[in-house]
Amino acid sequence: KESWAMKFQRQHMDPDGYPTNSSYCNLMMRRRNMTKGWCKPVNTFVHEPLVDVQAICLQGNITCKNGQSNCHKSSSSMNITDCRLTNGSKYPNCVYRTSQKERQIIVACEGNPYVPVHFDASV
Ligand SMILES: Nc1ncnc2c1ncn2[C@@H]1O[C@H](C(=O)NS(=O)(=O)C[C@H]2[C@@H](O)[C@H](n3ccc(=O)[nH]c3=O)O[C@@H]2CO)[C@@H](O)[C@H]1O
Repeated sequence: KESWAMKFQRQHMDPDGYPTNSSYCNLMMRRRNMTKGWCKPVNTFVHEPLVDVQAICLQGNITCKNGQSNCHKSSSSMNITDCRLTNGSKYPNCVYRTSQKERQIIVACEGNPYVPVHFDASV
């Protein structure tokens, strides 16, 4: 069974990757298994070293979108790519818009070791 930590890495980590063209999201959403059964509407990939994203859990606690208080915001902005499903998409044909951004990210952390398990938002 895939752990939450491994699921976070599968869904959100691409340290060596970079959106060289507009098909980055179309490729990566399939490659990372987020277009099976449904087209995941929104997904962010982080182009930073895993250790830097894991270090976010050491930042101060903030409130998550779901009201839990185990979220943490990165101290600096990070290289991310937002993938957003286009309106014309019809499963199983998942078509995404690729947007490359520099944002602070907010993740939820859990467990021992206390690591990212959920991507909450970018700001
Ligand atoms: N505090 C917590 N602590 C621990 N766990 C927590 C906590 N909260 C949720 N989980 C769990 O995480 C799991 C999960 O998949 N949550 S999810 O909201 O659907 C993820 C969002 C995110 O993947 C994506 N998104 C969204 C915005 C953006 O900029 N970039 C971007 O990528 O869209 C998704 C939907 O918004 C679920 O099992 C839930 O129980």
